Amino acid sequence: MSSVLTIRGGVPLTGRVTVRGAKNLVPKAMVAALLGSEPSVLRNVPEIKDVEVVTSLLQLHGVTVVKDPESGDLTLDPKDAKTASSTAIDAHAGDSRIPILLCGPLIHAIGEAFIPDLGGCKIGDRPIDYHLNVLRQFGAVVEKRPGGIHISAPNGLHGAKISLPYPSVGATEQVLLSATRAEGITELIGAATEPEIIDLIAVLQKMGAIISVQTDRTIRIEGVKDLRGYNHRALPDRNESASWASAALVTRGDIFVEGASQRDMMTFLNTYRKVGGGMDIGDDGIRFYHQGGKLSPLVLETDVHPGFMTDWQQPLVVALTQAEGVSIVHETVYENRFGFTEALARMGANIQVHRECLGSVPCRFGQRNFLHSAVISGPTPLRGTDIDIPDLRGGFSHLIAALAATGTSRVTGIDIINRGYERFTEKLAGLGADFDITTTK
Ligand SMILES: CC(=O)N[C@H]1[C@@H](OP(=O)(O)OP(=O)(O)OC[C@H]2O[C@@H](n3ccc(=O)[nH]c3=O)[C@H](O)[C@@H]2O)O[C@H](CO)[C@@H](O)[C@@H]1O
Ligand SMILES: C=C(OP(=O)(O)O)C(=O)O
Repeated sequence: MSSVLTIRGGVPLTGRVTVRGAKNLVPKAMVAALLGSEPSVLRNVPEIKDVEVVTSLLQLHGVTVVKDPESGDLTLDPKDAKTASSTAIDAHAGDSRIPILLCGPLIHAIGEAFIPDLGGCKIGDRPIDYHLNVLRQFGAVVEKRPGGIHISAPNGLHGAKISLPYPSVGATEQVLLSATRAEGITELIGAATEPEIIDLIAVLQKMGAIISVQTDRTIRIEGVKDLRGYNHRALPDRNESASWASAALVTRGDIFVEGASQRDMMTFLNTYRKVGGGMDIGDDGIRFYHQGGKLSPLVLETDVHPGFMTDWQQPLVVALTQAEGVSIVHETVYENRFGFTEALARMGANIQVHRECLGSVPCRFGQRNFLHSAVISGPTPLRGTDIDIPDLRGGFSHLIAALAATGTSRVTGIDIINRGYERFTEKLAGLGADFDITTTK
């Protein structure tokens, strides 16, 4: 089945949306439940595709996953964990990036892991070399098999001194999920410290893990033999919150994002204010709105936390097409995250992408053939067009551009958006967007 959105643009998005648990934490907390000797309860779980994929993978491995029909809370019981058939696991090849994080927990639970080829957004090569190196340093044996990789640890996992070449979110989580029940002490140097990682550490601490985070990107984990279950409310999705904030600016609207958390979004909020966006920060959420005047251009570089998150970049670029003057955006996390600007250019935006590093943050992509800097001149009116969605955030960016544009846009590939935005068409309808959906077999 595939769905097509026909969007009639030009309506400011106005109203309220609720944001629940973070896509970049919830599936990982679900994986952590495998490390416990008793059931865990995860609250504030959104209905998104990555949660479905991980539910299915855990169930294939014998974990009972029960969803409360009213609250949506998940109870995950790992007591009957078992090896799954590789054909069944294969069916999830290309669905998500989470399966690689099952390695450590599956080795602890059942002694081995078969991991299907990963999916996730195509915004660069996205290798898994750091993950495999980390696992080898813990004593795991990694073998390439058709459709995926097999991991075992004939002598168990042992703590190690590990240094990451780049503060990778996934590789840091790989270390955390492998080290908590490994024998001995692990020291991780060059760790990522995104809020979702700190929330995963909170989950593991509830389970009985001993983990300390130093201010110099060093994380120390003292391995323990057994872990309990946890009861945890997932932190809210700061990336979805930032997306709705950009939607308010792009469509000249006014959106209260219930659940948006100031503490996890400080860098985004500073940038939003510099562009000229309005915000009222409350205890239960943040109101984001267009203040009616001109938007200001920006010079911006994406970076690891506490820098400007790469997942915020694409929706904000759409807002910068409406700013008065020239903005420069240097993407330093992924080498190929500007492909979505091609559709914006067809809609009338003035965006040039460059191979050079147009910024001051040292970047791994500089002397190579990657179009990873963008120069955006505005304001340019946007007009509706046909768009095929390329990835999650690029897709959301296309939606908000189409919602702001004059005329009609026909948008295909919208199922990708369900990976990270819960019930997004219901939310858009609630904000007054003018669109139809047709679904074909
Ligand atoms: C499910 C999830 O949480 N996804 C997030 C996670 O992705 P993910 O965990 O995949 O991103 P990483 O932080 O690992 O990737 C950062 C950079 O490191 C490189 N790298 C990573 C691993 C590796 O083994 N080798 C390697 O070279 C990547 O290609 C990329 O250039 O963090 C990203 C950076 O905040 C976010 O954009 C994603 O939304
Ligand atoms: C890049 C993203 O996700 P993933 O790592 O799941 O592909 C994202 O959420 O923008």
